[in-house]
Amino acid sequence: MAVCTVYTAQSLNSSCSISTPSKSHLGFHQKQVIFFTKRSTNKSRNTTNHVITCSASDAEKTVVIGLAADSGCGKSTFMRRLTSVFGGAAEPPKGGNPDSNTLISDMTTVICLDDYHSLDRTGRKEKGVTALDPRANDFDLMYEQVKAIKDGVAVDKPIYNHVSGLLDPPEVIKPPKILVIEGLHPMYDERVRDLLDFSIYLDISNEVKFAWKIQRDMAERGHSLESIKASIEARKPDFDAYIDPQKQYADAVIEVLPTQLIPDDNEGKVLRVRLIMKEGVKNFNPVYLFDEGSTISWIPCGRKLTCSYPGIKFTYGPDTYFGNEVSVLEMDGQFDRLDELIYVESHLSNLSSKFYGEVTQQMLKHADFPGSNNGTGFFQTIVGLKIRDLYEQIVASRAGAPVTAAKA
Ligand SMILES: Nc1ncnc2c1ncn2[C@@H]1O[C@H](COP(=O)(O)OP(=O)(O)OP(=O)(O)O)[C@@H](O)[C@H]1O
Ligand SMILES: O=C(CO)[C@H](O)[C@H](O)COP(=O)(O)O
Repeated sequence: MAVCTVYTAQSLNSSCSISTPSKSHLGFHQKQVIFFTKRSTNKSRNTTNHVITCSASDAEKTVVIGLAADSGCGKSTFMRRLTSVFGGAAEPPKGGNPDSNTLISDMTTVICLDDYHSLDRTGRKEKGVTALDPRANDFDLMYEQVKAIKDGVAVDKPIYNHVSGLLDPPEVIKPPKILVIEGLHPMYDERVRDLLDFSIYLDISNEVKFAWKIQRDMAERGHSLESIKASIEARKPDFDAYIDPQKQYADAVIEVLPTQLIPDDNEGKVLRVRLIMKEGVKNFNPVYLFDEGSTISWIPCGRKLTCSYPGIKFTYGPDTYFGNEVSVLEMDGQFDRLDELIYVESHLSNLSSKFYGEVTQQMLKHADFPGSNNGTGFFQTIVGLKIRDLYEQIVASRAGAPVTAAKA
């Protein structure tokens, strides 16, 4: 049974306990507190201002998903694919800060963990730390607020403003059905990690990251090649120390590497993408190709799939990853015609699609998103379907579960 901590104090019921508040900075949102307090009425009354700890119903608990990656590695693109699987467009909070990093749709709220930077741009410069350094981030607040949301309590979350480099006044985040926490450190702090119902790491190899960053930062942000190189180099030690190790905790990793189909390729346009899926994760059954647990190599090009040079190759099989048993589905190469993807989709199982061809339909719908012609978009879409399935399984199991006794 979940426990939430509420900062106010006019009413208590028998499933609540009371203590003196020690952390009044945690930013629980007052309106939600009042709402919550009303719901948890009213067997006895208490008039002093203390922390009230109440039991929230498991059925109402928000499902929390973590998405980790370095900056510029496709998190936003992945989020757009994910929210589309749930059927709604994601938008910034209405009438709020125009520089908010939050995206809200009917089912999901995506918060960016950059909002938990404890040092603004100037502060980091003065202290000589990067944003990747844990000392530039407030993990206590991140933990308390993600936990509160998971327990059904709205919070006043800070905003890191990427335009000004400053910390802006907070915005209210109400508990959604699904909360996605995306950013540099969703799996860094053990307490936050333990709140996640599912975690994903986007592992973009240095060569590919460099190509994407150049494409975006030169074309869209007017940065010079030298400054992009310098920024990647400056971040690398902290990336290796604090961001990259999180992949060992991920339930699914999307690894993006240069192709092996073109000898000595240095263009970085054709990609080899691996979907690494942990075995034994609750509510998550890895996708497989042809025969679960076998080792398969498949070149689908021919009569049913148009492939220009260098073609497409799929592999699938069991493996180990940081000591964990995993299944790995790999795609090297790119699609010429997205509508023919149905041929590949029909040979995959455990996709958690709701109808035949749903993956292909999603890919066609977002054909203009980066990565739609290769394994990045394909596997992001599949992970989106798996998250929807995980959510539905959690909700179904809660609905069928006996009501647990309240914990004081
Ligand atoms: N699958 C992909 N294939 C090719 N390019 C991609 C892919 N995903 C992302 N990119 C490139 O990387 C850029 C950054 O993508 P996106 O905005 O999704 O990343 P991000 O992790 O959210 O970045 P940031 O954290 O800096 O906001 C895109 O503009 C695009 O140029
Ligand atoms: O790694 C990052 C995550 O997005 C950013 O660099 C970090 O948030 C700092 O932002 P800015 O460069 O806008 O000050």
